[in-house]
Amino acid sequence: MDLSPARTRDVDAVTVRPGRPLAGTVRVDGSKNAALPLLTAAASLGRGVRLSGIPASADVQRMLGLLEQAGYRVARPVAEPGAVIVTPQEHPAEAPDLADAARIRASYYLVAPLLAAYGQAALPWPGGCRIGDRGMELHFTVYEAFGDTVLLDDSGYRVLAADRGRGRDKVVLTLPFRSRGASIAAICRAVVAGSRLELGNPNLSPETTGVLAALRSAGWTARADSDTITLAPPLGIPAGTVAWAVPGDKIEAGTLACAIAATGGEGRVEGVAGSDLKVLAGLLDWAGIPVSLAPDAITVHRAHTMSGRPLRAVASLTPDGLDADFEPALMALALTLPGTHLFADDINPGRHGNLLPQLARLGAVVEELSPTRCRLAGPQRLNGTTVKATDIRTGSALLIAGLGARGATTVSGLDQLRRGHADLPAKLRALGADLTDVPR
Ligand SMILES: CC(=O)N[C@H]1[C@@H](OP(=O)(O)OP(=O)(O)OC[C@H]2O[C@@H](n3ccc(=O)[nH]c3=O)[C@H](O)[C@@H]2O)O[C@H](CO)[C@@H](O)[C@@H]1O
Ligand SMILES: C=C(OP(=O)(O)O)C(=O)O
Repeated sequence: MDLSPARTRDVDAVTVRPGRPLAGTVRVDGSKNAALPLLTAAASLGRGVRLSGIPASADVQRMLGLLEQAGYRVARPVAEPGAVIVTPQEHPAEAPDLADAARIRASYYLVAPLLAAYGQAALPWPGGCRIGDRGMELHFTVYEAFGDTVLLDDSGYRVLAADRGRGRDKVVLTLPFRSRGASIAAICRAVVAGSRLELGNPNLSPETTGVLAALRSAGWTARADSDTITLAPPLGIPAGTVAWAVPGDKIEAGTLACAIAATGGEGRVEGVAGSDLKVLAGLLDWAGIPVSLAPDAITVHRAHTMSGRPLRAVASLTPDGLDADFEPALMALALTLPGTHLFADDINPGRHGNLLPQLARLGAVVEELSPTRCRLAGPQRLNGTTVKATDIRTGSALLIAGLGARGATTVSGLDQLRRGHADLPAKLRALGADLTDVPR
Protein backbone atom coordinates (compact mmCIF):
# COMPACT_ATOMS: atom_id res chain seq x y z
CA MET A 1 0.00 0.00 0.00
CA ASP A 2 1.33 3.43 -0.92
CA LEU A 3 0.65 5.95 1.83
CA SER A 4 1.74 8.95 -0.24
CA PRO A 5 -1.10 11.39 -0.82
CA ALA A 6 -2.69 10.41 -4.18
CA ARG A 7 -3.14 14.08 -5.16
CA THR A 8 0.60 14.70 -5.19
CA ARG A 9 1.53 11.74 -7.39
CA ASP A 10 0.10 13.34 -10.55
CA VAL A 11 2.05 16.53 -10.03
CA ASP A 12 5.61 16.83 -11.32
CA ALA A 13 6.12 20.55 -10.81
CA VAL A 14 4.86 23.44 -8.77
CA THR A 15 4.79 27.14 -9.66
CA VAL A 16 5.73 29.53 -6.88
CA ARG A 17 4.80 33.21 -6.98
CA PRO A 18 5.85 35.89 -4.54
CA GLY A 19 3.20 37.09 -2.13
CA ARG A 20 2.63 38.26 1.41
CA PRO A 21 5.10 37.28 4.13
CA LEU A 22 4.38 33.75 5.33
CA ALA A 23 2.42 33.59 8.56
CA GLY A 24 0.57 31.10 10.71
CA THR A 25 1.15 27.72 12.25
CA VAL A 26 2.03 24.47 10.55
CA ARG A 27 2.88 20.97 11.77
CA VAL A 28 5.69 18.82 10.38
CA ASP A 29 5.49 15.14 9.50
CA GLY A 30 7.70 12.44 10.96
CA SER A 31 11.33 12.58 9.89
CA LYS A 32 12.50 10.46 6.96
CA ASN A 33 16.04 10.21 8.29
CA ALA A 34 14.81 9.16 11.75
CA ALA A 35 12.08 6.79 10.52
CA LEU A 36 14.42 4.79 8.25
CA PRO A 37 16.82 3.61 11.00
CA LEU A 38 14.01 3.16 13.54
CA LEU A 39 12.18 0.84 11.15
CA THR A 40 15.25 -1.29 10.55
CA ALA A 41 16.21 -1.24 14.23
CA ALA A 42 12.69 -2.49 14.97
CA ALA A 43 13.15 -5.35 12.51
CA SER A 44 16.59 -6.12 13.98
CA LEU A 45 15.03 -6.66 17.42
CA GLY A 46 13.24 -9.81 16.27
CA ARG A 47 9.99 -9.06 18.10
CA GLY A 48 6.93 -7.00 17.30
CA VAL A 49 7.48 -3.25 17.46
CA ARG A 50 4.78 -0.65 16.95
CA LEU A 51 5.96 2.60 15.40
CA SER A 52 3.89 5.76 15.09
CA GLY A 53 4.51 8.92 13.08
CA ILE A 54 5.74 7.10 9.96
CA PRO A 55 5.80 9.78 7.24
CA ALA A 56 4.24 9.26 3.81
CA SER A 57 7.49 10.34 2.10
CA ALA A 58 8.51 8.07 -0.78
CA ASP A 59 11.79 6.77 0.67
CA VAL A 60 10.10 5.67 3.89
CA GLN A 61 7.27 3.99 1.97
CA ARG A 62 9.89 2.20 -0.13
CA MET A 63 11.59 1.03 3.02
CA LEU A 64 8.32 -0.47 4.27
CA GLY A 65 8.04 -2.45 1.03
CA LEU A 66 11.65 -3.56 1.30
CA LEU A 67 11.16 -4.76 4.88
CA GLU A 68 8.20 -6.84 3.69
CA GLN A 69 10.48 -8.39 1.06
CA ALA A 70 13.26 -8.85 3.61
CA GLY A 71 11.34 -11.19 5.90
CA TYR A 72 9.17 -8.86 8.00
CA ARG A 73 5.45 -8.39 8.28
CA VAL A 74 4.45 -4.72 8.21
CA ALA A 75 0.92 -4.28 9.55
CA ARG A 76 -0.74 -0.89 9.11
CA PRO A 77 -3.58 -0.39 11.62
CA VAL A 78 -6.33 1.41 9.65
CA ALA A 79 -7.50 3.32 12.70
CA GLU A 80 -4.10 4.97 13.14
CA PRO A 81 -2.65 6.53 9.99
CA GLY A 82 1.11 6.66 10.17
CA ALA A 83 1.37 3.66 12.51
CA VAL A 84 2.96 0.36 11.56
CA ILE A 85 3.73 -2.83 13.45
CA VAL A 86 6.89 -4.60 12.31
CA THR A 87 7.17 -8.31 13.17
CA PRO A 88 9.44 -11.08 11.83
CA GLN A 89 7.68 -13.32 9.27
CA GLU A 90 7.62 -17.02 10.06
CA HIS A 91 8.37 -17.98 6.46
CA PRO A 92 10.34 -15.23 4.72
CA ALA A 93 10.34 -15.23 0.90
CA GLU A 94 13.09 -17.44 -0.51
CA ALA A 95 14.25 -14.85 -3.00
CA PRO A 96 13.40 -11.37 -1.73
CA ASP A 97 13.03 -8.71 -4.41
CA LEU A 98 15.24 -5.92 -3.12
CA ALA A 99 15.63 -3.99 -6.39
CA ASP A 100 14.12 -0.86 -4.78
CA ALA A 101 17.09 -0.75 -2.42
CA ALA A 102 19.02 0.81 -5.31
CA ARG A 103 16.72 3.83 -5.11
CA ILE A 104 17.36 4.89 -1.52
CA ARG A 105 20.56 5.65 0.34
CA ALA A 106 19.33 4.17 3.61
CA SER A 107 18.84 0.69 2.13
CA TYR A 108 22.20 0.01 3.80
CA TYR A 109 20.23 -0.21 7.06
CA LEU A 110 18.61 -3.42 5.74
CA VAL A 111 21.76 -5.47 6.28
CA ALA A 112 21.00 -6.21 9.94
CA PRO A 113 17.37 -7.28 9.42
CA LEU A 114 18.43 -9.43 6.45
CA LEU A 115 21.15 -11.12 8.51
CA ALA A 116 18.56 -11.85 11.20
CA ALA A 117 16.12 -13.34 8.67
CA TYR A 118 18.50 -15.09 6.28
CA GLY A 119 21.99 -15.11 7.80
CA GLN A 120 23.13 -13.12 4.78
CA ALA A 121 22.34 -9.87 3.04
CA ALA A 122 22.66 -9.27 -0.71
CA LEU A 123 21.87 -5.71 -1.71
CA PRO A 124 22.43 -3.45 -4.70
CA TRP A 125 24.59 -0.36 -4.20
CA PRO A 126 22.39 2.23 -2.53
CA GLY A 127 20.86 5.21 -4.31
CA GLY A 128 19.34 8.34 -2.81
CA CYS A 129 20.40 11.90 -3.47
CA ARG A 130 23.19 12.25 -6.03
CA ILE A 131 25.29 14.55 -3.92
CA GLY A 132 28.73 13.07 -4.36
CA ASP A 133 30.52 9.79 -4.30
CA ARG A 134 28.74 8.32 -1.28
CA GLY A 135 30.95 5.59 0.16
CA MET A 136 30.09 2.44 2.12
CA GLU A 137 33.49 1.15 3.22
CA LEU A 138 32.92 2.04 6.89
CA HIS A 139 29.81 -0.13 6.91
CA PHE A 140 31.91 -3.05 5.70
CA THR A 141 34.50 -2.39 8.42
CA VAL A 142 31.63 -2.59 10.92
CA TYR A 143 30.40 -5.95 9.61
CA GLU A 144 33.92 -7.36 9.49
CA ALA A 145 34.38 -6.32 13.14
CA PHE A 146 31.41 -8.58 13.90
CA GLY A 147 33.15 -11.44 12.08
CA ASP A 148 31.06 -11.18 8.89
CA THR A 149 32.41 -11.72 5.39
CA VAL A 150 31.82 -8.94 2.89
CA LEU A 151 31.85 -9.52 -0.87
CA LEU A 152 31.59 -6.73 -3.42
CA ASP A 153 30.89 -6.59 -7.12
CA ASP A 154 29.80 -4.01 -9.65
CA SER A 155 26.11 -4.38 -8.90
CA GLY A 156 26.21 -4.50 -5.12
CA TYR A 157 27.48 -6.15 -1.97
CA ARG A 158 26.92 -9.27 0.12
CA VAL A 159 27.40 -9.65 3.84
CA LEU A 160 27.64 -13.24 5.08
CA ALA A 161 27.26 -13.96 8.79
CA ALA A 162 28.21 -17.17 10.51
CA ASP A 163 25.62 -18.63 12.87
CA ARG A 164 22.70 -16.59 11.43
CA GLY A 165 24.15 -13.33 12.65
CA ARG A 166 24.85 -14.28 16.24
CA GLY A 167 28.44 -14.56 17.29
CA ARG A 168 30.88 -12.29 19.10
CA ASP A 169 30.00 -11.47 22.67
CA LYS A 170 31.57 -8.03 22.51
CA VAL A 171 32.67 -5.85 19.62
CA VAL A 172 34.97 -2.86 20.12
CA LEU A 173 35.42 -0.56 17.17
CA THR A 174 36.41 3.05 16.55
CA LEU A 175 35.16 4.83 13.45
CA PRO A 176 37.61 7.02 11.51
CA PHE A 177 34.88 9.68 11.18
CA ARG A 178 31.45 10.17 12.65
CA SER A 179 29.36 8.52 9.94
CA ARG A 180 25.69 8.33 10.87
CA GLY A 181 25.04 5.37 8.61
CA ALA A 182 27.98 3.34 9.90
CA SER A 183 27.18 4.15 13.55
CA ILE A 184 23.60 2.97 13.19
CA ALA A 185 24.76 -0.05 11.16
CA ALA A 186 26.99 -1.05 14.10
CA ILE A 187 24.16 -0.57 16.59
CA CYS A 188 21.68 -2.67 14.58
CA ARG A 189 24.30 -5.34 13.91
CA ALA A 190 24.92 -5.63 17.68
CA VAL A 191 21.18 -5.98 18.22
CA VAL A 192 20.98 -8.89 15.77
CA ALA A 193 24.07 -10.51 17.32
CA GLY A 194 22.78 -9.91 20.85
CA SER A 195 26.27 -8.65 21.60
CA ARG A 196 27.78 -5.80 23.54
CA LEU A 197 29.18 -2.93 21.51
CA GLU A 198 31.70 -0.23 22.28
CA LEU A 199 31.75 2.21 19.38
CA GLY A 200 34.36 4.96 19.44
CA ASN A 201 34.09 8.28 17.58
CA PRO A 202 30.39 7.69 16.91
CA ASN A 203 27.83 9.84 15.20
CA LEU A 204 25.64 11.49 17.84
CA SER A 205 23.00 13.14 15.67
CA PRO A 206 19.41 12.91 16.98
CA GLU A 207 18.79 10.15 14.40
CA THR A 208 21.46 8.00 16.08
CA THR A 209 20.65 8.82 19.70
CA GLY A 210 16.97 8.27 18.82
CA VAL A 211 17.77 4.66 17.93
CA LEU A 212 19.60 4.27 21.25
CA ALA A 213 16.63 5.66 23.17
CA ALA A 214 14.31 3.30 21.31
CA LEU A 215 16.49 0.31 22.15
CA ARG A 216 16.53 1.36 25.80
CA SER A 217 12.75 1.08 25.81
CA ALA A 218 13.21 -2.51 24.58
CA GLY A 219 15.44 -3.40 27.51
CA TRP A 220 18.89 -2.69 26.02
CA THR A 221 21.40 -0.69 27.99
CA ALA A 222 22.62 2.16 25.81
CA ARG A 223 24.89 5.04 26.73
CA ALA A 224 26.42 7.76 24.61
CA ASP A 225 28.98 10.43 25.35
CA SER A 226 31.02 12.47 22.93
CA ASP A 227 33.65 9.70 22.59
CA THR A 228 31.76 6.42 22.77
CA ILE A 229 28.48 4.62 22.39
CA THR A 230 28.12 1.55 24.58
CA LEU A 231 25.36 -0.96 24.13
CA ALA A 232 24.49 -4.12 26.06
CA PRO A 233 21.64 -6.57 25.52
CA PRO A 234 18.80 -7.10 27.97
CA LEU A 235 19.33 -9.84 30.53
CA GLY A 236 15.90 -11.25 29.70
CA ILE A 237 13.36 -10.38 26.99
CA PRO A 238 11.18 -7.62 28.45
CA ALA A 239 7.44 -8.36 28.33
CA GLY A 240 4.85 -6.17 26.62
CA THR A 241 4.65 -4.32 23.36
CA VAL A 242 7.54 -2.15 22.32
CA ALA A 243 6.19 1.14 20.98
CA TRP A 244 8.35 3.80 19.33
CA ALA A 245 7.44 7.22 17.93
CA VAL A 246 9.22 8.71 14.93
CA PRO A 247 10.22 12.28 15.86
CA GLY A 248 8.99 15.23 13.84
CA ASP A 249 11.20 16.13 10.90
CA LYS A 250 13.81 18.65 12.06
CA ILE A 251 14.89 19.32 8.45
CA GLU A 252 11.31 19.98 7.31
CA ALA A 253 10.87 22.29 10.32
CA GLY A 254 14.14 24.10 9.63
CA THR A 255 13.24 24.46 5.96
CA LEU A 256 9.85 25.97 6.84
CA ALA A 257 11.51 28.29 9.37
CA CYS A 258 13.91 29.48 6.64
CA ALA A 259 10.97 29.98 4.26
CA ILE A 260 9.12 32.10 6.82
CA ALA A 261 12.25 34.14 7.52
CA ALA A 262 13.04 34.59 3.82
CA THR A 263 9.68 36.30 3.30
CA GLY A 264 10.07 38.48 6.41
CA GLY A 265 7.18 36.59 7.94
CA GLU A 266 6.24 35.31 11.33
CA GLY A 267 5.12 31.76 12.09
CA ARG A 268 5.25 28.70 14.25
CA VAL A 269 6.31 25.22 13.15
CA GLU A 270 5.03 22.54 15.49
CA GLY A 271 5.65 18.85 16.03
CA VAL A 272 9.45 19.04 16.15
CA ALA A 273 11.77 18.85 19.13
CA GLY A 274 13.17 22.33 19.66
CA SER A 275 16.41 20.70 20.86
CA ASP A 276 16.91 19.23 17.34
CA LEU A 277 16.95 22.79 15.97
CA LYS A 278 19.42 24.42 18.37
CA VAL A 279 22.21 24.84 15.84
CA LEU A 280 19.88 26.15 13.13
CA ALA A 281 18.17 28.53 15.56
CA GLY A 282 21.59 29.82 16.66
CA LEU A 283 22.46 30.62 13.04
CA LEU A 284 19.13 32.38 12.40
CA ASP A 285 19.55 34.41 15.56
CA TRP A 286 23.08 35.34 14.53
CA ALA A 287 21.73 36.51 11.18
CA GLY A 288 19.27 38.84 12.94
CA ILE A 289 16.16 36.65 12.71
CA PRO A 290 14.56 36.27 16.13
CA VAL A 291 13.48 32.68 16.78
CA SER A 292 12.31 30.91 19.88
CA LEU A 293 12.47 27.20 20.58
CA ALA A 294 9.94 25.27 22.63
CA PRO A 295 10.08 21.55 23.49
CA ASP A 296 7.83 20.83 20.49
CA ALA A 297 8.07 23.86 18.19
CA ILE A 298 10.11 26.62 16.61
CA THR A 299 8.68 30.11 16.22
CA VAL A 300 10.13 32.61 13.78
CA HIS A 301 9.46 36.23 14.74
CA ARG A 302 9.52 39.19 12.41
CA ALA A 303 12.91 40.89 12.30
CA HIS A 304 12.52 44.58 13.17
CA THR A 305 15.92 45.66 11.89
CA MET A 306 18.18 44.24 9.23
CA SER A 307 21.12 44.26 11.61
CA GLY A 308 22.10 40.62 11.36
CA ARG A 309 25.61 39.34 10.96
CA PRO A 310 26.77 37.31 7.94
CA LEU A 311 25.89 33.63 7.99
CA ARG A 312 28.60 31.01 8.18
CA ALA A 313 26.93 27.65 7.57
CA VAL A 314 29.38 24.76 7.65
CA ALA A 315 27.93 21.25 7.47
CA SER A 316 29.46 18.99 10.06
CA LEU A 317 29.25 15.50 11.56
CA THR A 318 30.46 16.62 15.01
CA PRO A 319 27.93 16.39 17.86
CA ASP A 320 27.06 20.11 17.91
CA GLY A 321 27.62 20.67 14.22
CA LEU A 322 25.17 21.83 11.55
CA ASP A 323 23.34 18.92 9.89
CA ALA A 324 24.27 19.10 6.21
CA ASP A 325 20.62 18.85 5.20
CA PHE A 326 19.89 22.33 6.62
CA GLU A 327 22.46 24.04 4.43
CA PRO A 328 20.56 24.46 1.13
CA ALA A 329 17.56 26.11 2.84
CA LEU A 330 19.93 28.43 4.69
CA MET A 331 21.55 29.33 1.38
CA ALA A 332 18.18 30.28 -0.11
CA LEU A 333 17.46 32.36 2.99
CA ALA A 334 20.87 34.06 2.82
CA LEU A 335 20.00 35.40 -0.64
CA THR A 336 17.48 37.65 1.17
CA LEU A 337 19.80 38.81 3.97
CA PRO A 338 22.36 41.64 3.88
CA GLY A 339 26.01 40.66 4.23
CA THR A 340 28.44 38.24 2.65
CA HIS A 341 27.52 34.71 3.66
CA LEU A 342 29.70 31.61 3.56
CA PHE A 343 28.59 28.01 2.99
CA ALA A 344 30.45 24.72 3.08
CA ASP A 345 29.40 21.09 2.74
CA ASP A 346 32.44 18.85 2.62
CA ILE A 347 30.29 15.89 3.70
CA ASN A 348 28.19 15.83 0.56
CA PRO A 349 30.64 17.08 -2.08
CA GLY A 350 28.08 17.11 -4.88
CA ARG A 351 25.43 19.16 -3.11
CA HIS A 352 26.59 22.58 -4.31
CA GLY A 353 27.04 21.19 -7.82
CA ASN A 354 23.31 20.46 -7.82
CA LEU A 355 21.98 23.60 -6.18
CA LEU A 356 24.18 26.40 -7.51
CA PRO A 357 23.38 25.99 -11.23
CA GLN A 358 19.66 26.06 -10.40
CA LEU A 359 20.06 29.20 -8.27
CA ALA A 360 22.07 30.72 -11.14
CA ARG A 361 19.08 30.15 -13.43
CA LEU A 362 17.13 32.43 -11.08
CA GLY A 363 19.87 35.05 -11.44
CA ALA A 364 21.61 34.38 -8.12
CA VAL A 365 25.26 35.38 -8.02
CA VAL A 366 27.19 32.88 -5.93
CA GLU A 367 30.96 32.73 -5.87
CA GLU A 368 32.25 29.16 -5.87
CA LEU A 369 35.41 29.08 -3.78
CA SER A 370 35.74 25.33 -4.38
CA PRO A 371 33.30 22.53 -5.30
CA THR A 372 32.15 22.41 -1.66
CA ARG A 373 32.54 26.03 -0.52
CA CYS A 374 30.88 29.17 -1.75
CA ARG A 375 29.98 32.66 -0.71
CA LEU A 376 27.25 35.04 -1.70
CA ALA A 377 26.40 38.64 -0.95
CA GLY A 378 22.82 39.44 -0.12
CA PRO A 379 20.22 40.60 -0.49
CA GLN A 380 19.79 39.63 -4.14
CA ARG A 381 16.77 40.09 -6.38
CA LEU A 382 16.00 36.85 -8.22
CA ASN A 383 13.89 36.40 -11.34
CA GLY A 384 11.51 33.47 -11.65
CA THR A 385 12.09 30.84 -14.32
CA THR A 386 11.97 27.03 -14.58
CA VAL A 387 14.32 25.15 -12.27
CA LYS A 388 14.74 21.53 -11.27
CA ALA A 389 14.82 19.72 -7.94
CA THR A 390 17.79 17.46 -8.59
CA ASP A 391 17.81 16.21 -4.99
CA ILE A 392 15.56 16.62 -1.96
CA ARG A 393 17.20 19.68 -0.43
CA THR A 394 17.83 21.40 -3.77
CA GLY A 395 14.07 21.10 -4.26
CA SER A 396 13.18 22.68 -0.94
CA ALA A 397 15.78 25.45 -1.31
CA LEU A 398 14.36 26.32 -4.75
CA LEU A 399 10.85 26.61 -3.31
CA ILE A 400 12.20 29.13 -0.78
CA ALA A 401 14.10 31.02 -3.48
CA GLY A 402 10.92 31.14 -5.59
CA LEU A 403 8.98 32.81 -2.76
CA GLY A 404 11.11 35.92 -3.16
CA ALA A 405 11.78 35.89 -6.91
CA ARG A 406 10.09 38.28 -9.33
CA GLY A 407 7.38 36.54 -11.36
CA ALA A 408 6.79 32.81 -11.49
CA THR A 409 9.30 30.13 -10.54
CA THR A 410 8.40 26.64 -11.67
CA VAL A 411 10.19 23.90 -9.74
CA SER A 412 10.08 20.56 -11.54
CA GLY A 413 11.35 17.16 -10.42
CA LEU A 414 9.04 17.00 -7.41
CA ASP A 415 9.57 13.23 -7.21
CA GLN A 416 12.94 14.08 -5.69
CA LEU A 417 11.36 16.39 -3.12
CA ARG A 418 8.76 13.78 -2.25
CA ARG A 419 11.47 11.25 -1.43
CA GLY A 420 12.01 13.28 1.73
CA HIS A 421 8.74 15.15 2.34
CA ALA A 422 5.20 13.81 1.92
CA ASP A 423 3.95 17.22 0.80
CA LEU A 424 6.14 20.23 1.49
CA PRO A 425 4.18 22.51 -0.91
CA ALA A 426 1.03 21.89 1.17
CA LYS A 427 2.80 23.09 4.30
CA LEU A 428 4.04 26.24 2.55
CA ARG A 429 0.51 26.87 1.31
CA ALA A 430 -0.80 26.51 4.85
CA LEU A 431 1.48 29.43 5.73
CA GLY A 432 0.01 31.49 2.87
CA ALA A 433 2.47 30.78 0.04
CA ASP A 434 1.16 31.07 -3.52
CA LEU A 435 1.98 27.64 -4.98
CA THR A 436 0.15 26.10 -7.94
CA ASP A 437 0.46 22.45 -8.94
CA VAL A 438 1.56 21.75 -12.51
CA PRO A 439 0.09 18.40 -13.62
CA ARG A 440 2.33 15.88 -15.35
C1 LIG B 1 19.42 8.47 5.17
C2 LIG B 1 20.22 9.51 5.84
O1 LIG B 1 20.19 9.66 7.05
N1 LIG B 1 20.95 10.29 5.04
C3 LIG B 1 21.77 11.34 5.63
C4 LIG B 1 23.15 10.79 5.88
O2 LIG B 1 23.70 10.28 4.65
P1 LIG B 1 25.02 9.34 4.60
O3 LIG B 1 24.64 7.94 4.61
O4 LIG B 1 25.79 9.79 3.41
O5 LIG B 1 25.74 9.76 5.93
P2 LIG B 1 27.02 9.33 6.74
O6 LIG B 1 27.04 10.19 7.95
O7 LIG B 1 27.04 7.87 6.95
O8 LIG B 1 28.21 9.69 5.78
C5 LIG B 1 28.79 10.98 5.76
C6 LIG B 1 29.71 11.06 4.56
O9 LIG B 1 30.68 10.04 4.62
C7 LIG B 1 30.62 9.24 3.48
N2 LIG B 1 30.80 7.84 3.85
C8 LIG B 1 29.95 7.27 4.74
C9 LIG B 1 30.11 5.94 5.08
C10 LIG B 1 31.16 5.21 4.45
O10 LIG B 1 31.33 4.02 4.68
N3 LIG B 1 31.97 5.83 3.57
C11 LIG B 1 31.82 7.14 3.25
O11 LIG B 1 32.55 7.66 2.42
C12 LIG B 1 29.25 9.44 2.87
O12 LIG B 1 29.26 9.19 1.51
C13 LIG B 1 28.99 10.88 3.22
O13 LIG B 1 29.59 11.67 2.24
O14 LIG B 1 23.93 11.83 6.41
C14 LIG B 1 24.16 12.92 5.47
C15 LIG B 1 25.16 13.88 6.08
O15 LIG B 1 24.76 14.34 7.32
C16 LIG B 1 22.81 13.57 5.18
O16 LIG B 1 22.99 14.57 4.20
C17 LIG B 1 21.82 12.52 4.68
O17 LIG B 1 20.55 13.07 4.62
C1 LIG C 1 20.76 13.36 1.32
C2 LIG C 1 19.55 13.05 1.78
O1 LIG C 1 18.95 11.87 1.74
P1 LIG C 1 19.57 10.44 1.37
O2 LIG C 1 20.77 10.27 2.26
O3 LIG C 1 18.47 9.52 1.75
O4 LIG C 1 19.89 10.45 -0.07
C3 LIG C 1 18.69 14.08 2.40
O5 LIG C 1 17.79 13.68 3.16
O6 LIG C 1 18.91 15.26 2.13
